[in-house]
Amino acid sequence: MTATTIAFIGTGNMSYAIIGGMVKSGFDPKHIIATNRNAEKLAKVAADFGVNTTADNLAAIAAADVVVLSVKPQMMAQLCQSIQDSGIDYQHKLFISVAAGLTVARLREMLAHPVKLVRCMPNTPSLLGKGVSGLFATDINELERDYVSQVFAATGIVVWLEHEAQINDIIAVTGSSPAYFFLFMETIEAKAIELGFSAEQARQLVQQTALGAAMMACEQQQISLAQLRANVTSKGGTTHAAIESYKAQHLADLTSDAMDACIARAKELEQEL
Ligand SMILES: NC(=O)C1=CN([C@@H]2O[C@H](COP(=O)(O)OP(=O)(O)OC[C@H]3O[C@@H](n4cnc5c(N)ncnc54)[C@H](OP(=O)(O)O)[C@@H]3O)[C@@H](O)[C@H]2O)C=CC1
Ligand SMILES: O=C(O)[C@@H]1CCC=N1
Repeated sequence: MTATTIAFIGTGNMSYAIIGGMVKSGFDPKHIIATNRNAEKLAKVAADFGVNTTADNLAAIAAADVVVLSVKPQMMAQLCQSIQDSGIDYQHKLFISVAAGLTVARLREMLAHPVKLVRCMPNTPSLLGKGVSGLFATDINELERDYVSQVFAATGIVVWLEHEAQINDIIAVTGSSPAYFFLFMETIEAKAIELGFSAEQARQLVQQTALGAAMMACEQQQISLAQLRANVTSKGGTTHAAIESYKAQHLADLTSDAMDACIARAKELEQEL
């Protein structure tokens, strides 16, 4: 698709998903380098997607035009210090950080240079091309913006954000939220097992229902989510009883509080790191 070489530094859950999305959508694995300190994880990403792998971050960065910083936020200072100390001429490379809670200003401080930097908040469904990536950058040119858009469009929907603070909001809405859906699915699965379905049946029943509901929402966008819910809810029927139980237990408030907690933690990380 493009001859730009991109290196993913710290290829764990998130970068594995992005790389998977890229390769499945046609990016040439020869132009992708994945690093990790864990040999097993590297072997898996090489076997699954045919990308180049190395345990040597600095060699990968030296060989790349674009560097995706993908370690946990708490590991970032150490990684950036090693880049600073390396003697690599990295000042003109394009950096992309997927870390929560690290601002452009803080990352530039860590790298000790005003490097070109994009903040990205992806999510793990990127692996299937069903991801959402919130992107923010201040000073990249059109070609760089197009390249970054292409990379993340290969993994799903791309939303360029106007303000950096919106990165924290999109973490709550899309970055972390696959976990909310999984938690909800887990609770239905557990109850199904309690009701006597086998573990295998329970998993199948819940995943198929979640998939069906998500596909109905995607394919009938002219119908509001509230209407799709109403279509399941017969007057005086069983769903109504379930929904009223959720309402009585303030599901909307619980969700709003959880999302506020997510945003608050992102802001806290900005102060801590
Ligand atoms: N997971 C998600 O859904 C999302 C994550 N993010 C962001 O993505 C980043 C990564 O998260 P995630 O993928 O979940 O984390 P992981 O821990 O799965 O991935 C990071 C990987 O980097 C390795 N690593 C750590 N330090 C180094 C180093 N110096 N050199 C080479 N490899 C290193 C870790 O090794 P080891 O296994 O030994 O620890 C780990 O395998 C975070 O900053 C997070 O905020 C953003 C959006 C969504
Ligand atoms: O939990 C986290 O901090 C990261 C960011 C969004 C999803 N996972």
